[in-house]
Amino acid sequence: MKALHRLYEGNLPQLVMFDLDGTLVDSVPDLAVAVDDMLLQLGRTPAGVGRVRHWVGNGAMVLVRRALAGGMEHSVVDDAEAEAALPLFMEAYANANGHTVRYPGVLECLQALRAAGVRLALITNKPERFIPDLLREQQLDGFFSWIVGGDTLPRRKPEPDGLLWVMQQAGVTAAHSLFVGDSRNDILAARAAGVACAALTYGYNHGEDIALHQPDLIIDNLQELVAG
Ligand SMILES: O=C(O)COP(=O)(O)O
Ligand SMILES: [Mg+2]
Repeated sequence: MKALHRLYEGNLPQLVMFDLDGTLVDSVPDLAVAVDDMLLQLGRTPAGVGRVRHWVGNGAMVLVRRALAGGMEHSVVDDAEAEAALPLFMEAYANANGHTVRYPGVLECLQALRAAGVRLALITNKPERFIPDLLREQQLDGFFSWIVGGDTLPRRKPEPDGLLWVMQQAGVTAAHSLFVGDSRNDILAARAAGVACAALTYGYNHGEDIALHQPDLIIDNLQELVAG
C-alpha cells in the first residue's frame, strides 16, 4: 500500500471514508432513467445520461433543480416547481436499479483495507433511503461501520459535518483519516475537516478535471490505493 504509506509517514490511515456515486459505483445510468422519467411526467424533454453525469454529486434536490434548469444555473428554477418535481424523481429512482455497476478494483480495495484493520465509512450525498439496497445489490454491504447519507445530518458535503461525525464516532483524528471521492465537493469537505483526500479520475466532477482541485492523491482506480 505504497501510496497510503507515503501519505501517512509509513503507516496506514486508521479510518478511510468513501464517497459513493462516481467513486464506488457508476450510478448515473439509473439516475438518468429517473431524471428522464421525472422530466417526461412534467411534459419536458429527457436529458440523457451524458448530461445527467455532470449534474450528480450535490444530492437529489440539486440534481432535480439542475434537470429542471436544463443544465443552466439551477437557481433560476422556481422553488415550488422543484418541490413538486422531487417526489417524482425519488419514486422513479426507487424503481430504477438495473443499470448501476461497481467500478473495477472497488471490492479488492475494500477487502485489502479491511484485512489491514482499517475501519471504513461511507459518506454520500445520496438520500439515505436508497443506500442499503444499493449496497446490497453491488455486494458492498457489510464493509462500512458508519453510513452518512445526504439527508442524515442537517448539512451535507461540501460541508465537513459527515466526516467530523464519523471521526468522532470512530475516535480517530483527522491526521489518521482519509477521504476518497470523485468530486470537488469531496475535496472541499475533506479539506474543511482537515482530512487528506484521494480523488478518482473517472467519476463525476461536473465535467472538470479533478486535478484542478488539488487533492492529496490522484488515482485512476481504487486498486491503485492499496497496490504495492
Ligand atoms: O448527489 C448524489 O446523489 C451523489 O452523491 P455522492 O457522489 O456524494 O455519492
Ligand atoms: Mg461522488
